[in-house]
Amino acid sequence: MNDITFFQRFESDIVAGRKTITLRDASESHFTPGQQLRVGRYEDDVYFCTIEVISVAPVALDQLTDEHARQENMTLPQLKEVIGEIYPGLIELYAIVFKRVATA
Ligand SMILES: CC(=O)Nc1ccn([C@@H]2O[C@H](CO)[C@@H](O)[C@H]2O)c(=O)n1
Repeated sequence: MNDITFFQRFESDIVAGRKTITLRDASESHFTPGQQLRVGRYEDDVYFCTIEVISVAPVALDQLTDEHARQENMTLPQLKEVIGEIYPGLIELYAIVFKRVATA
């Protein structure tokens, strides 16, 4: 059983440590620092690594910076486009910063 899922297209960036943040809606804002999460792929729920939560903080869409984008391994325009596709119309996001602690 996994605790959080990511779209499969992000798996390689997460495993390589190039993606160290995720922006989620309120339904996934309950994670706490120090918690270790089993990570699966959204499409098939196959486990691919374990991450440790470093921090969880609210951030509005218009407060996103180049630093958030860098932590996503994207540019800021790319990141805003991705968020608009996943969460159409959502303004209030939660930034979950994490580090990978184990690989499948
Ligand atoms: C079911 C569900 O919501 N799954 C999600 C949601 C978000 N994300 C990623 O977080 C960042 C900002 O949203 C981007 O890198 C997104 O691709 C993801 O991989 N999978």
